[in-house]
Amino acid sequence: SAQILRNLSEKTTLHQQLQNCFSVPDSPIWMDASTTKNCRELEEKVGGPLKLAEITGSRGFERYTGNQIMKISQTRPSEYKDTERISLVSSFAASLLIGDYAPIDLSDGSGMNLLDITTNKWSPECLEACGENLSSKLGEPVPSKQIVGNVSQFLVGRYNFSPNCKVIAFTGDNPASLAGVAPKLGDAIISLGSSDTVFSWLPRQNAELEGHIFVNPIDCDTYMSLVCFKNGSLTRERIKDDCAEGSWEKFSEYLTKTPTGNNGNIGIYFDVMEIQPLVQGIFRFDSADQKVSSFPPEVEVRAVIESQMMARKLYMELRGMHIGPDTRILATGGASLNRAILQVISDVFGAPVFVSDIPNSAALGSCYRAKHGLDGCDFSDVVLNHPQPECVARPTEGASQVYKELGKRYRKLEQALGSQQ
Ligand SMILES: Nc1ncnc2c1ncn2[C@@H]1O[C@H](COP(=O)(O)OP(=O)(O)O)[C@@H](O)[C@H]1O
Ligand SMILES: O=C(CO)[C@@H](O)[C@H](O)COP(=O)(O)O
Repeated sequence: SAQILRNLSEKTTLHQQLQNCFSVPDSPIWMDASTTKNCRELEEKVGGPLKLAEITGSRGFERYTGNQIMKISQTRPSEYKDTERISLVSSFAASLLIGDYAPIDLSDGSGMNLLDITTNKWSPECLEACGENLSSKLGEPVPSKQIVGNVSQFLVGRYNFSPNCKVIAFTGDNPASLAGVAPKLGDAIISLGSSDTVFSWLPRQNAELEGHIFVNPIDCDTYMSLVCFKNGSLTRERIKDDCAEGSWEKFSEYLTKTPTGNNGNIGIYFDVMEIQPLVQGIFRFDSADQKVSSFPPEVEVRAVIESQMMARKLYMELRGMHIGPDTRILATGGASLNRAILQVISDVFGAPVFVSDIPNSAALGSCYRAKHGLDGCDFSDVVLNHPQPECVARPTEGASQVYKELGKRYRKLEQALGSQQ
């Protein structure tokens, strides 16, 4: 496959030339949750979940590449053996641009349960636990700002790229978003895309069982903390369709006209298996924590936003991120266009919410990173002209107290669901 990639003909498409190169045609994606057994095996082999978190920044997580690789090496040994190279989506996309195998960057590479985030090298124990000769299949990881090559002859010939065009290591959506919001230390970023992800810049690593620590894409001597939730916009969208006639305007109107705290009603909506907790299902409780089968539409709308945002805050705090009235919450992603949702975030977090003119922070961050890698200057110089985000919501008086109480109840209900499954 390396030879095919290096000798692409400009006369025909990538699809035609690469279609027989994949040892596993349908790779699992990040929503896969089928590797619990592999996660426990990896944790056990390195000395327990906290030890794995100390080495790689995370205890074993189902979607992480190391556990996915272990599953394939055990269940499809001949395909595993036949595999010349294992790429992340990010490094694969960069490989297509340079016409060669591009290395995995340290930041996206932190989401694999394989990288030692202190030495910035693959962890030998993790590699050994996940598959034979894994190191040679992965290649050496590189800092996220590294130039990985020039664009391929294929792109020059077929699409008129300049042969001098350089390619910087590709990274994941979340590290790119971190770069795109030009964060200050202490900012909490909440990305409201198909999934919801919360992250922040961390000066040092601390091992926890909740969430993840990644090598920082802007500065590989520091870190970023991250917690990802599968049930984000797609769940909100489903409730908008079921309860608000498919209209975000109606959804926002319901949100605005219902009281802070939803009269004590709590709904938990895990349409798909959540990451933390590992639970699937829809659960509704009245103010006395009694299960109920349905809510009126406007209560359902507020319930989904309140419970999602209480969970985002809870896990940020469990991950060691500090949130106080002085914290800037930087909201990005598709749902950050919705001011009614942002008001609930501000009320639940007890902190002001800011948005930028450019909601697509991952794309902007990739541009900033390209400049960072190419110019070799400090990241702070790259973002000198970054537009200041606008404050769009401040906590409503009295909301903090309401969510302090509701948050405690949410935590208990969620823990009970986790222990039942
Ligand atoms: N006005 C709105 N209110 C709430 N959510 C919205 C609104 N407009 C778009 N969205 C949500 O934004 C999501 C897309 O966000 P985006 O950041 O582009 O996602 P991704 O990058 O994960 O594909 C859609 O799933 C949609 O539900
Ligand atoms: O962090 C993760 C998964 O680890 C997610 O952010 C995914 O990388 C993709 O998210 P969507 O764009 O589908 O919301």
